[in-house]
Amino acid sequence: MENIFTQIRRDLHKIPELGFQEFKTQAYLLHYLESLPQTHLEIRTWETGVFVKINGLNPRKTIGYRADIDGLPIEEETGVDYLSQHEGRMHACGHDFHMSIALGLVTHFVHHPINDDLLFLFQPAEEGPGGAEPMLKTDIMQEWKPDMIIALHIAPEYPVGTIATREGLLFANTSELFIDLTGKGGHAAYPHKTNDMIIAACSLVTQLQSIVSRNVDPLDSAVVTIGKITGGTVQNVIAEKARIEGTIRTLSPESMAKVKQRLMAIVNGIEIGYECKAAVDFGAMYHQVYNDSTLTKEFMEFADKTEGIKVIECREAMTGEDFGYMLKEIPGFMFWLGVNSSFGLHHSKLAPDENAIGSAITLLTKYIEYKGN
Ligand SMILES: CC(=O)N[C@@H](CCC[C@H](N)C(=O)O)C(=O)O
Repeated sequence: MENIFTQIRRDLHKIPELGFQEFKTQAYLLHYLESLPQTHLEIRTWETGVFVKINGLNPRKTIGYRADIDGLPIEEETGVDYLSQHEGRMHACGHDFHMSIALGLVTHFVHHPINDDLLFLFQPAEEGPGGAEPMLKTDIMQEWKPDMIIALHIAPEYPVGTIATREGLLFANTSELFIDLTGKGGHAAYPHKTNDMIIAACSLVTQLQSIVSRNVDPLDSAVVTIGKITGGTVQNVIAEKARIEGTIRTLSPESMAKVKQRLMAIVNGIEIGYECKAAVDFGAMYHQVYNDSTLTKEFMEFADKTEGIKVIECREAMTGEDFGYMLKEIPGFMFWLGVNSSFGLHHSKLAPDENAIGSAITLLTKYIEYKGN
């Protein structure tokens, strides 16, 4: 059984697609799901996502399980023989693992239904712009709304067999960040007749670094990362435009508000100092991932008693996850699944150990049977 899901992971690894463009991925998932016995199964699509309900034998509640399905705009450099076939796209955040584990669970439970109903969500666009919140608002979700919900994320830093999570806050609040600067371009030899947006962008990026170090409470962590700068046209033309793209992470909503307020003040200073216009767009925001205490504690205790599993109570992480929106409405939890890769998440050489797939399917099958029978 495990080998099937390793093969499925490899198939999905070859076809990474960006948020809300997961057409081949959705077709692959549907093709597989339609090949299963349909007696207990109901399948519905939403955008590029899929809802799968497995009707229980004597349902009292519904247990939800969410897997995200999108890839990242990264050129893969792993050298594996099932390399991404999509140029500049890679499953560098493990969503191929997340999907294959979810399919492993669906496969088990269509053959061995439990008393309670199960709802699996194959959710688009976790990396952006965010599929969880709109998926939650669909009529399908309102009709099939689970009473509890579970999700996992691969963790390259832990060995296979490790489960890491915590009660309460697990992942940060996030906000994307896009700033467009417009000045006056011109000849490289006449800087005094221009307003150079390369200089303005460099100064802005440097000044943004003072927000975390000087404006945020050091005991309430925050991150401001600029991942991309673009600007200019050619080496001997002073740039009229520059664009900065990044992300803000904070452990508290209060710090998010503070970071944004300070950022706007710094941007206003750049407009004055560099005689330019700045347009700020905060893009998609994700609600923090906050684990239900009772369910998380119970799962950690259950996992700890499972052969081959080691449970770690981890610290909060500054990663973001739109699963936070689901946990805001439905009690549940998210956990890290050890996959032992020397290259981390969002790295072009991320190489998770596929033994984690079978290990996760076995643990979650037992846990869902325990909760739903
Ligand atoms: C688990 C993980 O890596 N999630 C992403 C979520 C990205 C949210 C959004 N696009 C942003 O950049 O703020 C992460 O980068 O943490």
